[in-house]
Amino acid sequence: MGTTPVVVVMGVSGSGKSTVGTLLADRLGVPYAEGDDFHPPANVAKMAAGHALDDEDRWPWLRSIAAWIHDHPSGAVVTCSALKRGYRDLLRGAGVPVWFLHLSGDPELIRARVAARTGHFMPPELLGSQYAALEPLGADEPGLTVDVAHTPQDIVAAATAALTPGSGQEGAPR
Ligand SMILES: Nc1ncnc2c1ncn2[C@@H]1O[C@H](COP(=O)(O)OP(=O)(O)OP(=O)(O)O)[C@@H](O)[C@H]1O
Ligand SMILES: O=C(O)[C@H](O)[C@@H](O)[C@H](O)[C@H](O)CO
Repeated sequence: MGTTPVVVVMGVSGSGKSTVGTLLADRLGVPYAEGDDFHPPANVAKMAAGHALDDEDRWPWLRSIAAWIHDHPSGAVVTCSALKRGYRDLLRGAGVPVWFLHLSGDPELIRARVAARTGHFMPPELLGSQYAALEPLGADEPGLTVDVAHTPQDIVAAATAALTPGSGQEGAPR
């Protein structure tokens, strides 16, 4: 069992999960997976059509991500919105230490980034439903919340520092 947990980069659509996740995986030298790649086509079609996913849509998707986490006991990075506490509890049930990096920020800032983005299936109109579902990290959940006003590089530096043994933030609940 490796000492590096599986880092779940979480947050609403457009918060920067893919941008930060790829940089962080490279910095940590661990495998990376894009949570959106685990969605069944029906989920993607539903969101692209402007409809928010519900729990019934998300549980199978979350279970497939949890299976990937289980297969990476030496550490990895995976992006997953993981909006609700119950979703994160499922991911933590994978039998491998999990650590959450919540990319949090001003809705208008994130909305502007989503609107400026091209070629992505998620319409900006769904951001409201993402915030409505979002439950921030609890004090008992292992992880760190970082404001997305910072650069991706600074966010990766903060996460890497927090994951450094002895920092007091690595892996253990805060
Ligand atoms: N810290 C940042 N500062 C400035 N721009 C950022 C930052 N993080 C991400 N971006 C930009 O914001 C947009 C959304 O980023 P990204 O696609 O990584 O978000 P995401 O959370 O993975 O989105 P989704 O969940 O919809 O896939 C992109 O155009 C990206 O370049
Ligand atoms: O939980 C959800 O509603 C979904 O995972 C969304 O967050 C999108 O898949 C992702 O953000 C891409 O836009």
